[in-house]
Amino acid sequence: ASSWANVPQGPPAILGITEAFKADSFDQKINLGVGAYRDDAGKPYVLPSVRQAEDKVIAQRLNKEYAGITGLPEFTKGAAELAYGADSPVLGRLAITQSISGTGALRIGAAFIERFYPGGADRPKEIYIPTPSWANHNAVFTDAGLSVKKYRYYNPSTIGLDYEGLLADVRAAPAGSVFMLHACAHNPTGVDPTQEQWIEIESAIREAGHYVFFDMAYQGFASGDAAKDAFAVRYFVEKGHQPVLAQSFAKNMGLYGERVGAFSVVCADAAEAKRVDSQIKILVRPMYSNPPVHGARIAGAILSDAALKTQWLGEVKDMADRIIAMRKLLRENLESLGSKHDWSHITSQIGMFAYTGLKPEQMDVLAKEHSVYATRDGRISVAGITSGNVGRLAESIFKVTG
Ligand SMILES: Cc1[nH+]cc(COP(=O)(O)O)c(CN[C@@H](CCC(=O)O)C(=O)O)c1O
Repeated sequence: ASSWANVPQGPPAILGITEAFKADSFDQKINLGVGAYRDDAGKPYVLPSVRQAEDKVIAQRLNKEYAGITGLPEFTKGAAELAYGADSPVLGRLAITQSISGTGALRIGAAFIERFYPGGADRPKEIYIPTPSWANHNAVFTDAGLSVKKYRYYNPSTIGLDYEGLLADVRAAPAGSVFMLHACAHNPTGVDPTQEQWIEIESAIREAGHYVFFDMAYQGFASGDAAKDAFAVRYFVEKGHQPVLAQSFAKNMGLYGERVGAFSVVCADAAEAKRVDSQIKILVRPMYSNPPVHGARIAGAILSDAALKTQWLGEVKDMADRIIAMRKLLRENLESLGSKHDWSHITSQIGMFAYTGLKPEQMDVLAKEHSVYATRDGRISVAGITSGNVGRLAESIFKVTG
């Protein structure tokens, strides 16, 4: 018999929505599934600054030699400055490596915590993640040998933040627990703490002596302002935390398939950063040895050139602004259709996703009867909304919800 005779059929991943969408022949079908930006024509968008940087890179006719284990220094320097601030004092005590996009950064972080997080041999290697969180977080951490705990985050009745529940769970967790925080544009809810709430969350985490793992997959893409979107990361660092950070350039640079990301550890001093860097190399070497260079060369060319970086940040703001405009349009269409529901969460939420509050069964009806495709948790990728399809989308949601 085959060695793999006992391999069971697994459930489809999040990208299963795309398959169902592709199979639908209706010419006005709408895909609100995968978290990838689309322009107002519903097409994937390659940022002009990325095209220009790519042309510059290609014109250099560079060789194809291996990068170092921790990737291209020009890129990681730029990624660190973007996240922590170009004049941040932590840049001198930071260990940073390029990663296979955000997922790879999360995986390196999980492996690093599994191997080195203090607390002795008997301490359970665990991490607290929000409820709900990105669909892949659970598997990334469990596959790295961490057990995943949950903290309250979303309140279905207000379709907003369960602020009291979050604080209660932070305070209840054993001292020194690892907490995963979405830095901005929470996936899947689009519900972010206000700056005032972040300030309170920080003091609760500091008082409990917890450790923070930031996942920042949408910097600049949430509010349109990269510094604003990094508020939580920079505030926690300012208050003395030494977090680890996973960065993705999939969305804010549109480098999805180039797999550009970074993983960094804020250390106590340069000597500690050197030791941590050596251990990150020991972790990465047997994982994939060294990262792909093309995407990082593009990102590095943008981040190291003042003019290109400014142009890029303007393009990120344009993407964020289009998403914000579509949120407004969807809400206005629903209201003008006479919907009795409160749709204010559609415009108060931020980033790629809106958590509509629709039930899984209603999401199934949207797909089957209205050719509107999105995940069953009621999450829609706002980037899939265009001025051309927002009317039909609102009608479909109105027919399903009344
Ligand atoms: C919070 C978060 N963290 C990390 C990632 C990893 O992205 P990457 O840099 O490509 O490895 C994503 C992508 N999540 C969207 C993209 C599709 C996917 O799930 O993958 C999504 O939820 O649609 C996130 O939403």
